[in-house]
Amino acid sequence: MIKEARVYQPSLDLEEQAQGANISAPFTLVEGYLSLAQQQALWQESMDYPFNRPHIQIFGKQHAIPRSQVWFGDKGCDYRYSGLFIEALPWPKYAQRLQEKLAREWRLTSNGVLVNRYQDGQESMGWHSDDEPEIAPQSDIASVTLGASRDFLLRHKQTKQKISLSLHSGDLLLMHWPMQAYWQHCLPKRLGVKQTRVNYTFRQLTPHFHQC
Ligand SMILES: O=C(O)CCC(=O)C(=O)O
Ligand SMILES: [Fe+2]
Repeated sequence: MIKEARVYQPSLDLEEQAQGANISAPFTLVEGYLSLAQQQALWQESMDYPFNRPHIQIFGKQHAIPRSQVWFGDKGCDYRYSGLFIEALPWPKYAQRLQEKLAREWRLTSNGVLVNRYQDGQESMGWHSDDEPEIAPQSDIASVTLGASRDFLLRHKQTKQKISLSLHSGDLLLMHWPMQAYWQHCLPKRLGVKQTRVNYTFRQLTPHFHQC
């Protein structure tokens, strides 16, 4: 069944912001953005991605990240992430088609995509903001979900206000600038989830940031 796209766009209420209360996060959630056929083509393609599970340093100790990932992008769009240097692999066909669709329909400019694969609900991503210096100033980030439904949490850095979203296969979450400056997000463990989820986050990097 193809769900009709439903769009949630919380408005920014400046008076509420001034009072520091109940601040709306600048995001747009488009449920059912991808058709079933588009989801299936991407899912099939993702089976051949060269996912890996790098180790990162946390408080001086090496840990494998609790998910696997791969980074695709234009030439020169390499990414430094939690102390790792990730060179961009060339765009796969359907990931690139999705990049073009986002550019056409949402004017979302991106030159790279981080793909995260969560085997089941044991795998997760901790609280963070996508605020690495190579991310182009004032750019939006688009997140597309395939496979298992998972909760996605947002937390305001100062007020600690939390917003919980449930992301389903085919959904698009646009994280608008300046969300990364004021909010963190995470994908918590959900032990009841037995299915795999694959997530694409399309980003705009400053090209050759690490070469100059
Ligand atoms: O899997 C998700 O929905 C979150 C991914 C994410 O936050 C990231 O790649 O930075
Ligand atoms: Fe993120």
